[in-house]
Amino acid sequence: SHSWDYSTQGGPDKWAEHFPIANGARQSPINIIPSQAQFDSSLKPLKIQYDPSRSKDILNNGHTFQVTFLDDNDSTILTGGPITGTYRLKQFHCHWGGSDNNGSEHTVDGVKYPCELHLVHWNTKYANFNEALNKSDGLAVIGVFLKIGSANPRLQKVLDVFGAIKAKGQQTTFPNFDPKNLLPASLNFWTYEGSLTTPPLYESVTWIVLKDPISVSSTQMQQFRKLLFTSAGETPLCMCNNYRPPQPIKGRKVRANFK
Ligand SMILES: COc1ccc(CNS(=O)(=O)c2ccc(S(N)(=O)=O)s2)cc1
Ligand SMILES: [Zn+2]
Repeated sequence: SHSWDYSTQGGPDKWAEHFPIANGARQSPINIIPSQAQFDSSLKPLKIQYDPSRSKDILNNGHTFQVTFLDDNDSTILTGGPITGTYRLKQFHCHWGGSDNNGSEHTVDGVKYPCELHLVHWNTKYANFNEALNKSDGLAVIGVFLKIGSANPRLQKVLDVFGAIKAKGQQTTFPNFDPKNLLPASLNFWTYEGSLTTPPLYESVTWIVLKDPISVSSTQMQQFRKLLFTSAGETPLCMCNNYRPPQPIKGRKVRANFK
């Protein structure tokens, strides 16, 4: 598969060359305009049931860090909200900037957060994650904004192992982590139909973007930026600005489960 990155030569503005769906009708991320979101009273509350014993390992895949979960049973699932059926958590990862002024993929009234967390779930109507990957109702991703404030002790558990996954391709075990601890108190959300925000950019994602951020300190953000895009032995490139900018809404409706 074609190599892509976030640089000027191979970054978001060039992805359409190898992934023409980059100019598709339901691309992500988007700029969310709260005043234009439609309150939908038929949206059910999000039901998030995570079993921390299903967390497996943490990997530097050259684009971000990713914490992967065992997904061979229904112990770590998402139901309710805008989705029908049961979606299993596969992995979570983040996108962040080179400074505290940018980094999130979704924006709210044009406001960028320094970081955005994505919890990736797949629809169990399909046999497995890879089957679900390119289906229009295949994935549901919960997006959580991180806002500069007090240090986040739950997030620190993830940052503490970054030393073992500094370079692309490095991974280490990461057991007994409960990603529920990375969610804000309120599960108020905006939702819309979109895509993966990285190649292959499949238009297979029901996005569920939480309105309330969680906190992260500036010092913690500096730890994200110590990760490398590059493999061990290569000229080191700081892993930062690994976010795609907002894409055209193309007539899509954004719904809210709150007024
Ligand atoms: C085997 O072939 C493949 C092909 C592609 C993937 C991508 N990985 S993925 O689906 O988890 C995601 C990519 C981008 C995500 S975002 N930023 O929208 O939450 S999620 C995995 C396996
Ligand atoms: Zn993502």
